[in-house]
Amino acid sequence: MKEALHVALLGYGTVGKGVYETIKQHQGRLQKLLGKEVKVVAVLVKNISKHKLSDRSVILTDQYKDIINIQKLDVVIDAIVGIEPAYSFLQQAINRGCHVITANKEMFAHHSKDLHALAKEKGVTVGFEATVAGGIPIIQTLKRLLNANKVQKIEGILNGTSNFILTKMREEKLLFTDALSLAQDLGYAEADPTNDIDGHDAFFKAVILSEVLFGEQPDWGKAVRVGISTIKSEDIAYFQSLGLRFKHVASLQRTNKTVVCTVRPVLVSEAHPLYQVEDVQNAINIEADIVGNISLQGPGAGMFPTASAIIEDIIHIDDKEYGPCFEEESSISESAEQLWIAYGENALLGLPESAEVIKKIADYTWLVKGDSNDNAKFDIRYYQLLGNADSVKAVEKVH
Ligand SMILES: NC(=O)C1=CN([C@@H]2O[C@H](COP(=O)(O)OP(=O)(O)OC[C@H]3O[C@@H](n4cnc5c(N)ncnc54)[C@H](OP(=O)(O)O)[C@@H]3O)[C@@H](O)[C@H]2O)C=CC1
Ligand SMILES: N[C@@H](CC=O)C(=O)O
Repeated sequence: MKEALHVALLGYGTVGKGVYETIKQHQGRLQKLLGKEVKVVAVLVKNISKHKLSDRSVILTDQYKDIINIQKLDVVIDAIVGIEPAYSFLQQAINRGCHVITANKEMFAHHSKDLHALAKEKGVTVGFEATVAGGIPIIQTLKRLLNANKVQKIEGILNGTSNFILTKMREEKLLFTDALSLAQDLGYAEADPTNDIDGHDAFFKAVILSEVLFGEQPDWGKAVRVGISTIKSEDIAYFQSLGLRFKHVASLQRTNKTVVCTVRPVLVSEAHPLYQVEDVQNAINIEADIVGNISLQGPGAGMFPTASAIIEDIIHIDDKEYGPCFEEESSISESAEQLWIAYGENALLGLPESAEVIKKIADYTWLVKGDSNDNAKFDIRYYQLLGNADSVKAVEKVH
């Protein structure tokens, strides 16, 4: 058998532990696939007194120099938190000729271009399947399966914590704070959960998808990013009575000028595929020109789904890199008019001039047609509607 693949793990929290355990438990399968043993040789943590490894031959350290100076090292896996020191650690790893794999979307959304360029120069690869949608193999699918297609639009639930909280608030009537605590206990939430509930995490994932699909990022300053923290329990119950569910949806569309990115809560009717996507599940709908529509759904966060994505990257570590699927100029026009639900006593004040009120649904709720790019005038009381407007129930009495 060939010499083992020597792996160092940065971080031993939810994701790091999941990767460590999965490599141990599925060693036989990995050996068959790679033709060699996958050996974790070292683990980096912040607070060493909190941790103990079952295998005493594995180096446990809080000093990166102990990792980067290991003589035989093939792969460095980043499962730590934040932009720095993760970015510098991976730069050093690539510079010494290691492949790198990351789950750290915040760091990768900021530095993917630099890391890819450096890796190309040094002849190593960068795996980042775990940065988007947890266990769903979305990056592999886009990079390897959709090369012949031009992806026109992508829309999905990309934050497991937000979807989990919205589901628990609706189904079990949990308070926002209790649902968030549960998501933290289950290892779904980020170390700083404001990244989840204010939409940053889903935005970082959308940025990474945009790079893969279009070879460029959306303009961070122009993107719409709204989280779920302002959604009230009463609003969730009210819209449920109209047959609608809140979902936190990220959408990316390449127009002939730019990449339009929105990340925000929307209302979804039963006819739409995202309506049934519940708990920690993520889902992504891809509109491509040859194949048509494809939907992928799966667990969007948690120990083993994320470990699965990282293990997939280990298996493909020697594969050649693929370029963006969509390098040439697009002929797709600006996004079309969309349907919105305007809600609240003064909901109709401040509607864009072009907006057309189609139907009164209830005392303080209207169905409105308009252009989502006129976002300045929309505040959080206007929700985009996904799915069939005819299925929205009209209720007699509101509040
Ligand atoms: N949880 C999930 O479902 C998913 C998480 N991710 C991403 O994976 C990464 C890890 O997430 P998760 O495992 O949940 O986070 P945790 O908070 O559970 O674990 C983070 C680990 O990183 C270590 N760490 C943090 N900062 C440093 C540092 N500066 N130097 C050395 N070690 C450090 C911590 O050490 P110590 O234990 O000593 O504090 C801890 O072991 C994040 O970037 C996250 O965004 C991606 C997909 C899903
Ligand atoms: N906090 C993230 C973890 C996975 O990326 C989420 O909830 O989606």
